Amino acid sequence: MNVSIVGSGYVGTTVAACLAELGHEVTTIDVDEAIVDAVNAGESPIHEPGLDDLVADHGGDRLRATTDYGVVRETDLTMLALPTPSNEDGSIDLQYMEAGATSVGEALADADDAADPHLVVTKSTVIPRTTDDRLAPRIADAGLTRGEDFLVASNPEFQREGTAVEDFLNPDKLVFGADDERAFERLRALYAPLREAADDDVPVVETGIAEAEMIKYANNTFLASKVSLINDIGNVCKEFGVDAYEVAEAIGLDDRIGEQFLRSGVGWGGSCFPKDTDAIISAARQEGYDPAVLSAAVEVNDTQPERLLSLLDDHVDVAGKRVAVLGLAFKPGTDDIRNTRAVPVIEGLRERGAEVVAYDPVAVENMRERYPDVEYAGSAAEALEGAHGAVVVTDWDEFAALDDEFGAMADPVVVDGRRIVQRRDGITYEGLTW
Ligand SMILES: NC(=O)C1=CN([C@@H]2O[C@H](COP(=O)(O)OP(=O)(O)OC[C@H]3O[C@@H](n4cnc5c(N)ncnc54)[C@H](O)[C@@H]3O)[C@@H](O)[C@H]2O)C=CC1
Ligand SMILES: O=C(O)[C@H]1O[C@H](OP(=O)(O)OP(=O)(O)OC[C@H]2O[C@@H](n3ccc(=O)[nH]c3=O)[C@H](O)[C@@H]2O)[C@H](O)[C@@H](O)[C@@H]1O
Repeated sequence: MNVSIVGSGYVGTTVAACLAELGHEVTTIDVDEAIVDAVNAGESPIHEPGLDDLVADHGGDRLRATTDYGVVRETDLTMLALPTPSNEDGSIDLQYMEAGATSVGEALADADDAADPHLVVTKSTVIPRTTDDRLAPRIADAGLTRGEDFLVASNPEFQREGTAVEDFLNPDKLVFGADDERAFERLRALYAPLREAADDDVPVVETGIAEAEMIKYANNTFLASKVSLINDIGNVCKEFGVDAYEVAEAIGLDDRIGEQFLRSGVGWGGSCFPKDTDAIISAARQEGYDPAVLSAAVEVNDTQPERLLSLLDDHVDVAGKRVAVLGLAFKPGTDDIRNTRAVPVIEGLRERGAEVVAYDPVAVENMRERYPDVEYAGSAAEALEGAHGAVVVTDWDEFAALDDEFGAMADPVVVDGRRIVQRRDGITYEGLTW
C-alpha cells in the first residue's frame, strides 16, 4: 500500500520504517525540515534500537519524508502521529492534531475526484470521541464529505520507548476502531504483512472509534495504576520490614495478576503515562465523573520521590552536603528525561540545601539543559566520591555492578529507588519498599 504518516517523531518514524520494512511505500510528513532531511538521507531522527538500520535500508527509497502535505493525495491512507501534550490543567492539547487534520483536509480537497474515499487514521493517543468530534470536522472544513470523500478510523499504538521496533513488529494486539467496513478493510490490508511476519498470532480487536481511543487510555492507565498499586503495597511492606519484591514475585505467579509491571520503587515517568493519566482524569471530570483510583495512582506516584528522600533524611542531614543522584532517565535504555522521577528527587534535595552531583550513562546532556547549575559526573564512581549519601533513581544495569566505588563516599548511605544496588557490608542500605 501507499501510506502517508503525519508526524515523524518517535511513533511516526518507527511505524513508517517498520511499514516500509514490511513492503509498503511510506512517506512521513513533518514540519521539521531537519527530520525530513534525515529520513531522506537514511538517518533516523530519533534513537531507538533497530531503527537506524531500518531507516538506513529504506530511507530515500520505500521510506521518504517531506514537509509537503500534497503527498497525501497519492496515498491510500494517512496516519496522524502528532503530539497530544497536556495543557496546564492536565487536559489534552489537541492543537497539533487539529492542525494536522486541517492540512490533510486541504490537501485532499485539491485532489481530482478519487474513486475511493481517503482513510485518515488517528495513531496518536486521543480522548474518546476526538476523532469523530474534533478531527473529522477539521478534515470536512475543506469542503469534504465524510463517508464520500474521506473516512476516519482509530488505530492506537502500544509501543514502548527502547523497544519500539520490536513492539511494533510483534504486538500483543492490534486495535482497529472504525464505523465503516471500507475503513476496516484498509486497516486489515495495511497490517496483513505484519501479521504474516510476526513471531506469534496477533489478535485483532475490531471495534468502534471511541472504544479504540479508550482502549489506549485504559491500557496505559491500567499499567500506571498497577505500578502505583505495587508501590502502595511496597510502602506497606516497608513499614512491616517485609521485602516487597519477594511479595511481588509470589503474587505475580497468579495468572490473574501477572508478573509484569510489579517492580516497586520511585514511580513512573516518561512522555505518556503521566500525560495520559492526567488527560483521561481531566476528560472524565468534564463529563461529570471523578475517577478515584486513577487520581490515587497519580497521588502515590507523586509521593514516592519524597518517601525516597525521607529515608535518606533518616540517616543524614544533607544540608550543605554532597549527595549523588544515580540515574536521570525515566527508565533505563533511553536518554529521555520527560517526567523522570529524577526531577522531584533533585528538587527535593536542593530544597534541603544539598549539593547535588548527578550521573546517568546517557541522559546527562538532556538534564544539563534543564538544570545547568547541577554538577554532573562522568561516571557513577565520580558521583559517589566524597558524597554523604546516594539515591538511585533509574535501574541501569551498570549500577548493579557498583562495589568498591561506595568506599569512596564520605558517608556511605545508599537509598535505592529501583532495587538495583546490592545490599552489602560497609554501606548503610535502604530500599524504598524492601
Ligand atoms: N513516544 C511513544 O513511545 C508513544 C507515543 N504515543 C502517542 O503518539 C503520539 C505522538 O507521540 P510522539 O511520536 O512521541 O511525538 P513526537 O513529539 O516525537 O513527534 C511528533 C512529530 O510531529 C511533528 N509535527 C508537529 N506538528 C506538526 C504538523 N502540524 N504537521 C506535521 N508534523 C508536525 C513534530 O515536528 C514531531 O516530529 C502522541 O499522542 C503520543 O501520546 C503512543 C505510543 C507510544
Ligand atoms: O503510550 C506510550 O507512550 C507508551 O507508554 C508506556 O511505555 P514507556 O513510557 O516507553 O515506558 P514503560 O516501559 O511502560 O515504563 C513507564 C514507567 O513505568 C516505570 N515502571 C515500569 C514497570 C515497573 O514494574 N515499575 C516501574 O516503575 C518505568 O520505570 C517508567 O518510568 C507503555 O508501556 C506503552 O505500551 C505505551 O505505548
